[in-house]
Amino acid sequence: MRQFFAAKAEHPDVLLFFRMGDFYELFYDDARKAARLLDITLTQRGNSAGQPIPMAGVPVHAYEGYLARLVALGESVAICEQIGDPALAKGLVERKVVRIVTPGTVTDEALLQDRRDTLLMAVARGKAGYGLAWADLAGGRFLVNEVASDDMLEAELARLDPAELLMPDEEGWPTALSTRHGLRRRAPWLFDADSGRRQLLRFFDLHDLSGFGIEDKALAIAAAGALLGYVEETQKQRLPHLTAIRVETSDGAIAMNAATRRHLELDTRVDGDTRHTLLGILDSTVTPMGGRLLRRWLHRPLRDRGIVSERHDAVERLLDARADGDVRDAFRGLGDIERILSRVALRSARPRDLSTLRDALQLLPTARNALAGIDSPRLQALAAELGEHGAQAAWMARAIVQQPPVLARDGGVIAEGYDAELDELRQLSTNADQFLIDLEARERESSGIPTLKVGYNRVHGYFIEISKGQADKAPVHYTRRQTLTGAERYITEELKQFEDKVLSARERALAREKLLYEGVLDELNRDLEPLKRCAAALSELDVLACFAERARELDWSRPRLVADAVLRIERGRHPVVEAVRDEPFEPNDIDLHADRRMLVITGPNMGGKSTYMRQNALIVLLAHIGSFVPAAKAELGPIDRILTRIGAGDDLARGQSTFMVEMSETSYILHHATAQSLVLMDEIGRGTSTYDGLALAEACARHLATTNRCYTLFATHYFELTTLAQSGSGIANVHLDAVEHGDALVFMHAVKDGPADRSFGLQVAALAGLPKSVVREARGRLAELEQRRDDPAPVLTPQTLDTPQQFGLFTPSSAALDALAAIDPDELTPKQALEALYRLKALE
Ligand SMILES: Nc1ncnc2c1ncn2[C@@H]1O[C@H](COP(=O)(O)OP(=O)(O)OP(=O)(O)O)[C@@H](O)[C@H]1O
Repeated sequence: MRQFFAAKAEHPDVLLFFRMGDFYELFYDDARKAARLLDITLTQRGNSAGQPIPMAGVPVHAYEGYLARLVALGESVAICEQIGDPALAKGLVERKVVRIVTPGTVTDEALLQDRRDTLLMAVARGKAGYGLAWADLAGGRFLVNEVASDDMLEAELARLDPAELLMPDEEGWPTALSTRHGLRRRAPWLFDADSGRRQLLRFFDLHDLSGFGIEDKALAIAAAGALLGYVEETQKQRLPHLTAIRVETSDGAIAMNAATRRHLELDTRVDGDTRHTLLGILDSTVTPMGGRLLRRWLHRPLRDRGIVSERHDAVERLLDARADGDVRDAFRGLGDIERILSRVALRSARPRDLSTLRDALQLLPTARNALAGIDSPRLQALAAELGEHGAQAAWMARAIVQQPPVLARDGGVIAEGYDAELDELRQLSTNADQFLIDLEARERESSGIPTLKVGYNRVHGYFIEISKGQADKAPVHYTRRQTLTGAERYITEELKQFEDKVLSARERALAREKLLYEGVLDELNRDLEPLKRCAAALSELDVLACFAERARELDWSRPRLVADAVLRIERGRHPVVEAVRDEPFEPNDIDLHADRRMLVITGPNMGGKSTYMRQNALIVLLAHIGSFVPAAKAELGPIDRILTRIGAGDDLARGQSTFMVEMSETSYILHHATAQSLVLMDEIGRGTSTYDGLALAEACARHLATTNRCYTLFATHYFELTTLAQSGSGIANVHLDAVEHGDALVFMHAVKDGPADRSFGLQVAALAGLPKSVVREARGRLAELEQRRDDPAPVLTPQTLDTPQQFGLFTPSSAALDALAAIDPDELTPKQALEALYRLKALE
């Protein structure tokens, strides 16, 4: 317990896995917490100050699964190991914390999701905004950025979604940050720019930071320093695979805030589903590293049209040459080279990592052949980046057995013929079998006992076994080793010598193998940079081939990026709705330009307004990551942001009501949209009373059209807004339609010019199964309301807007009108109809 308390005192904030033989034990509060989180038994052990000590444990052979669950829950774990051999230790075996596993620093394959980056991030704060640094230790990436506002900070957090976030332990942080999962507050002085700079110089062994282009970014440096400090503290080892810092600025990308990412359902839907999302449809990459790169691209569409066009070119050429299939076939057995190389650098690579790497290097010529002769600068650059690793592949093929075991511990990883000494030691233990057969035959003959056997067990080693009945015939030079119920076991001098030789040969072979294994890692580490570049090129090729495959499979076309301010899409489709629907998807056009910047979209519920708006945003997004798009033709001018305001529930975590969320998102859009922004507004104003909502919706629409002058798609149920479209305003009406076929309602899903003429709200409600009586009553009310509206048409003037009255919803109606409303002509017989007429007449 003294050892435990000492280790715990050094790691008070994390769970301590304290190694005791075949278990990692947890004590006191750690035990209670682990028992709760892992659903394992809470027991007791011994006493401390008269009280039993709470304890819980996990078996060492299965600890990775438990660790993975804790890490996924945002917990960190310090692993305290027994140092040295308990058999040799005098008294207590020494124990030491050898590493701290934290959610953002894990690199073990079992603790990572293979198609999602696991990031550790640090945030520093200053007068000019925030500095951000994030590292992907499993992939060997280290990046920084500086942002000026809380909004931008939140957007970056939504984009990167770090598993662990380090921030100074101070007051006054935006709630989006301080309520995050995996948050770790650290002493504020750890986020100091000067010591950060010193830390970076020491870590990268440099004299100045100008090579990284971050010399003038004090906040980014402060964050990066804090991050490195934490990594060194927890990993307790060198990190040779972090070789540089890259700056990833916000203005290089099309900005999307957290709400936009959520609304567009890029990789997760509100209900948590990930399959029916843009990424779910788009990701046909064959390697996990390609999948991760694609997810990164999807969250960071680029504004640099040069890079994006090069990607479009590459996809087009792959399609023309029908080479994507070959590339993808070649990549199928590739594995996750990027993460394997990180484990090589961290010296935690397992035997199967090495065999996968070897096989990947052997595949490179096939990949290069598939790309040969394709006229695309990007593809050729990537082919060159793959590099020449033939000699390495051949050398690894000699070094590693074809199918190595999972763990290096028991040997059998290094191939025969690679090292003469190892071969000789192995020979000794293999020849042992023949020696034992010979020995058994000899001893049977000399002793005259035909049932005599030679055997081995782990505790007693080699022995000669004679059954009880024959034991008195045992020769005198046999020394008794063990007595069993039916037999006696002996050892002889010859057998003892043999045992020493064989066992020591085994041990020496294992030790030799360990040394050779380390040598293999050394050798690979010498060449790490080119290998990492090769892995990066493989990932990108995988994504480009995926774009080509998707384009062919889903009939997508190459978008044209143009310099004019236009957004012109012909026969565009929503990729996810199209994939999910059984019936054909109705393609729709859009044409926005300087004189037509806003579409007011009206039409029935379920008509397809949201689908239409989102499909246009998704097409713009896809085009800017380098993908083809679900449209016959797309011509897109420069875009700087995609901003959306689409219905969502309350944000209870932040204590905001539905309407409050709606208004803060709208406010963000009005403050940020520029003439190059694409804005989607879905039914704003519906979260409050009719007139307030209408007034707000109209004012926002006007602001967007005249002040922001952005490309706006504005879906609304307020028909009043259709009057905004006048010549010269830059606003146009489009609508979606439905037609009634008896009781059925058929949605056309086609976008047409002009405003809708009715909304079909009641028909949709009936379709949704609202009780007939309710629909009937609503129909009556509607007729009444429409009549009132038709009489003195409500004009949108400040005076009428201030009137609390809402379309006479609360004005009393006559008894005759009530009775009329209750009548459903379709359900009356002619006789009942006549009776109803008399009743009505009587009420007059
Ligand atoms: N172009 C289309 N082709 C085929 N089906 C479509 C199309 N657009 C939409 N749909 C189908 O119609 C359904 C409703 O569409 P959507 O949610 O866009 O309607 P909406 O007009 O926004 O409705 P509400 O006003 O109630 O929000 C979609 O889930 C989809 O199945």
